[in-house]
Amino acid sequence: MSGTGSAQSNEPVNNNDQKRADPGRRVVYVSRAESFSACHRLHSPSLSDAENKTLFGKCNNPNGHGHNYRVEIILKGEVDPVTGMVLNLTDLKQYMKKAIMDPLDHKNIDKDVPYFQNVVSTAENIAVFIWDQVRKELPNPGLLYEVKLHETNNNIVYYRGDWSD
Ligand SMILES: Nc1nc2c(c(=O)[nH]1)N=C([C@H](O)[C@H](O)COP(=O)(O)OP(=O)(O)OP(=O)(O)O)CN2
Ligand SMILES: [Zn+2]
Repeated sequence: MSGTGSAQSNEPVNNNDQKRADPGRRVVYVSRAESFSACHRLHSPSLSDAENKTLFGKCNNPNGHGHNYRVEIILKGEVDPVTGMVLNLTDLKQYMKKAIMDPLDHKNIDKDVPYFQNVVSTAENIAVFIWDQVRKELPNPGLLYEVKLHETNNNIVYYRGDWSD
């Protein structure tokens, strides 16, 4: 086993597991979770009523259905040597209130949130919406690493800002 960068070593290392002259700063992941309740209906305007029913089944119920969503916002950044923080979690709470809770909690996602007027309110699309919303609030949007959205206890999506090629 290499001595450099082993579990026992506290010495600064770079990605190639070699000693560096400049120790740099530790990069840490920080997260905060919130829960919100909302209703929606899975229905694509690009499909017929029959196709929607076949595709989405009970989730296409015309009067909608509800979820207790749980969302986790994960930041990745350097620990500031003065504050000891990547970002003050008390500030993140406020950003999440404005970006997530205010627009989504106790709302009909399809009818109350203009973004979903023509976008199907799947967990994937809600995670993307939350990503864009949170980035707008953060003083340094580059800190945002991942949005994790639990639509149910079993159904979970992740978004890390990726686009296809
Ligand atoms: N790729 C996706 N598939 C589905 C989504 C989604 O957002 N993305 N959403 C739904 C429904 O809205 C809903 O989440 C499904 O609910 P349900 O089947 O009840 O969820 P569970 O599997 O957790 O519940 P069970 O207890 O297992 O019935 C459908 N598909
Ligand atoms: Zn649903």
